[in-house]
Amino acid sequence: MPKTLEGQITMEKTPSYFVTHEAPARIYAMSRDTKVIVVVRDPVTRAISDYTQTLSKKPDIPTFESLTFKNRTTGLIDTSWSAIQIGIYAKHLDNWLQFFPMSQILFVSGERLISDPAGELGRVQDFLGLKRIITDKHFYFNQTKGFPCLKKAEGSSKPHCLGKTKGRTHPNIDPEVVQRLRDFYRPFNMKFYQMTGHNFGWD
Ligand SMILES: Nc1ncnc2c1ncn2[C@@H]1O[C@H](COP(=O)(O)OS(=O)(=O)O)[C@@H](OP(=O)(O)O)[C@H]1O
Repeated sequence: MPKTLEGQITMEKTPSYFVTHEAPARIYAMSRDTKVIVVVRDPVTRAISDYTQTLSKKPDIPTFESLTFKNRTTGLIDTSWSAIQIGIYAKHLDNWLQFFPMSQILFVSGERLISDPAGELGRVQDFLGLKRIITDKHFYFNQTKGFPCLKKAEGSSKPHCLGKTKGRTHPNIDPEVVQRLRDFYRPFNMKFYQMTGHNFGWD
């Protein structure tokens, strides 16, 4: 990480940190004042989105339904499949709490980042101790894309919208499998809500 001068915030983004067992210890050893921001969304939708991304690169992989189960007849979920494993947020958070207090970790709702981007960004700015510079007036909703776009500062170029590869259409998944996954995640979600003091409304 580069050195941070007075009045600066150094930021680094890597999605896999939150789910990498060794990450919190290493980050703590680097700087125990580090603040952590994690975007989370409904773990079932997250798993399907994860699968969709892999499918776009490797079209020959097995179906989502077959990868979900260790044994479809007994309904035993394959928790070693990363698409499933990553959504067990309470377990990953437990690992981070061995090193960092909850006050240094902010969970941003992926759903609200779409429905109320300024509200979520407001929470981020507060968490970082910044003035609320980014507000509603910086966003407009792109109906075609289904995501908000960020308007740049006055006089600057085009607004920033998500790239072409974002917002892929998810395949239809057998509703029974989706239900089984909802049942699987429910207790972990409840624990996560308790730990964070925030109900993300995923049920
Ligand atoms: N800013 C913002 N707000 C809300 N949601 C967002 C945002 N950026 C990315 N996404 C959604 O996150 C999913 C994974 O995105 P990526 O394709 O960027 O994944 S990755 O970072 O390359 O692994 C993917 O979800 P799905 O579209 O549902 O598959 C993205 O659309």
